[in-house]
Amino acid sequence: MRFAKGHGTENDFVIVPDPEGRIDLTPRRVAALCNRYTGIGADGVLRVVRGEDAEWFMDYRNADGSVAEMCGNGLRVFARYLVDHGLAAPGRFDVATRAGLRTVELGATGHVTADMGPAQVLGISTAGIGDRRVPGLHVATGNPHLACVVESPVEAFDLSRAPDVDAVRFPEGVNVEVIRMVGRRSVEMRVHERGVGTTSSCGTGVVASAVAAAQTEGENRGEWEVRVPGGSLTVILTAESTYLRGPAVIIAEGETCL
Ligand SMILES: N[C@@H](CCC[C@H](N)C(=O)O)C(=O)O
Repeated sequence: MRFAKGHGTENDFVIVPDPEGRIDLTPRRVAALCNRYTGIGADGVLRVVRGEDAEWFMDYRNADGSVAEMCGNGLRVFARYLVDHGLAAPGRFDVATRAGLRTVELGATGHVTADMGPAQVLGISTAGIGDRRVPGLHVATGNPHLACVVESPVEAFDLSRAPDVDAVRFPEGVNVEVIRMVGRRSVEMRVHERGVGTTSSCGTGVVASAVAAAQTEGENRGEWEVRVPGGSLTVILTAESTYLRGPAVIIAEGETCL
């Protein structure tokens, strides 16, 4: 099976080109591909399949084999793969995802911007992280997030295990972010991703973090910097939508017998 490997701020993906949707991508096979010791190693898989509402559908899977509705960094890497392989022209185009159509914009090289759609703020909850319990904002950016704005440096939080969350509010699980303001419209963030664990970045979580930080500051617009362990991303909040901008690269191509 042919594959490529790519990442966006170190949120890394195995890309499986499968235009006609012939590959049997079972949860077990996804987990085998993502295994960092016996597989290629990644936070998730992006299967490139022809779509109905757009030319291409991003079939995203988490590293444990579970299906998620949306992946912001995955979408940007997916778009970079399409352009690098002549499957889409540089500029603006739509990609179909389980969360609906998303528009991406990119050149032949450089950063990729994704229109992530409007974020929904759905209330407040709490997360038990290590021996701490912190309040957070339930934000949906295509998938569920609990974005917790904290006062201490984000490294102080033990995200090695899944945070304890309200299972009634989040019956399908949730991605949990800890966020700290580090400057005007600038935050640092760490994440525990549903179906993956701690990752170096999470695009949908980066957008949720900007939304939560903005709300904390009494704002809801503007350009926000979100620093993650894998780099830095820009989020633009407007009245109509949210935008995620940053690097996305393909770093390898090959064949696997997995
Ligand atoms: N890394 C992603 C989010 C992937 C999905 C998430 N783990 C979930 O289960 O919702 C991103 O960049 O948004």
